[in-house]
Amino acid sequence: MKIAILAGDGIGPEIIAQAVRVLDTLKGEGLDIVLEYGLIGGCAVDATGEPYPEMTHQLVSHADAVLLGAVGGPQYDALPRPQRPEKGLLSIRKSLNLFANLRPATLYSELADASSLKREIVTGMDILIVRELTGDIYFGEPRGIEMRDGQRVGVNTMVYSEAEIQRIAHVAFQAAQKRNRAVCSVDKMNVLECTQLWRDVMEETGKEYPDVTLSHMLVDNAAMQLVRDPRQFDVIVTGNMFGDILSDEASMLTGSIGMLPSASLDSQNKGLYEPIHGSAPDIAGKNIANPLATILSVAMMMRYTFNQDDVAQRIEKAVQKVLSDGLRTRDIASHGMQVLGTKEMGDAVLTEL
Ligand SMILES: NC(=O)c1ccc[n+]([C@@H]2O[C@H](COP(=O)([O-])OP(=O)(O)OC[C@H]3O[C@@H](n4cnc5c(N)ncnc54)[C@H](O)[C@@H]3O)[C@@H](O)[C@H]2O)c1
Ligand SMILES: CC(C)[C@H](C(=O)O)[C@@H](O)C(=O)O
Ligand SMILES: [Mg+2]
Repeated sequence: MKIAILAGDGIGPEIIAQAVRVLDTLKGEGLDIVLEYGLIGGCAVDATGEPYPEMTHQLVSHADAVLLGAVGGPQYDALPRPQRPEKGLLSIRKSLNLFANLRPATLYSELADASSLKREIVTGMDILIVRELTGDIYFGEPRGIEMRDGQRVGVNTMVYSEAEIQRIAHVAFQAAQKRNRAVCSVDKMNVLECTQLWRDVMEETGKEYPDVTLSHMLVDNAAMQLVRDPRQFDVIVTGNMFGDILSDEASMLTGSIGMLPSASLDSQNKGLYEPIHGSAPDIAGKNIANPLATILSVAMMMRYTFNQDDVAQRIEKAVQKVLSDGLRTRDIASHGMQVLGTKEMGDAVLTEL
């Protein structure tokens, strides 16, 4: 298992350090794990002038899987767009063809009181958000800020080809077959032609999966339904931008954005694994950040890229045990609970593992 580690910026190095301890433990038990380190994002800009240097591209191209922390920070916000840390993230996703982003928003029952919704509304919530990751308005052309009629005009373009929609549809339907057999496709077909095509292709592809129920929802309603009754959803499939927004929203229903892992997969399940949150500059370097989303991303890596479901389950069970022992980082602590730092949470998970 050749794994490229890209810690990135802000809290990236802190949360990655705890996930690497998990990998080291598995290695110590005999798993054939080789870790190789590289730069991405702002730290890569500082070292090389580019957010996704060729060296990093070579490293990840020869790795079986990538574990990434987070990129970005206010010190980079004024950089020209090609040098921004976020561009590094978009480049790695695009260059490895990681079109399928799986973001499981599952509530650990121990965290029902940390959820931003009432316990009785979230108990049992288990949603898989399947976000298309290499298309949409994120990558569509034309784009830019240009002069038109003497004023600046900002332009981005929402584009999806039917092939792009089909391949993410298959991922969603096949995931649903292993879960509760329901896919809700989220779009904005009442306004956007691009998402009319999205809906049409979802319907067509859905015919190949008669055992899965397909429904459709407009994205504004979906944002509302997520906080009204999240348990109505099994698999949500949606485009790049809607998926970005809805997954941050869904994360708070599980207690914190620090709880949501993700897998970004190509058609061979080569994958990049990362928490869904960002570099959290407001808490960086303070040993406050929740490392569980990153540790749970290692579990997803074991499941999807390395077919080690038993190892994945052990990591998830270790996290569950830590939570049921009442151990919490600040973001998921309810009133009166003892609060652990990032490293101490890592210690607790390792002990259980
Ligand atoms: N995948 C990524 O690398 C990624 C994702 C999102 C944002 N970003 C970048 O990160 C920077 C900051 O963005 P933002 O502030 O909008 O989003 P963010 O996700 O970094 O932080 C949002 C809020 O959530 C908190 N938070 C995030 N992760 C946490 C964790 N593990 N434990 C506890 N609290 C946590 C932060 O403290 C902050 O209050 C920006 O430069 C943005 O572009 C990167
Ligand atoms: C940092 C940014 C480019 C990224 C995205 O929008 O995809 C992030 O928000 C995420 O959710 O991974
Ligand atoms: Mg996001």
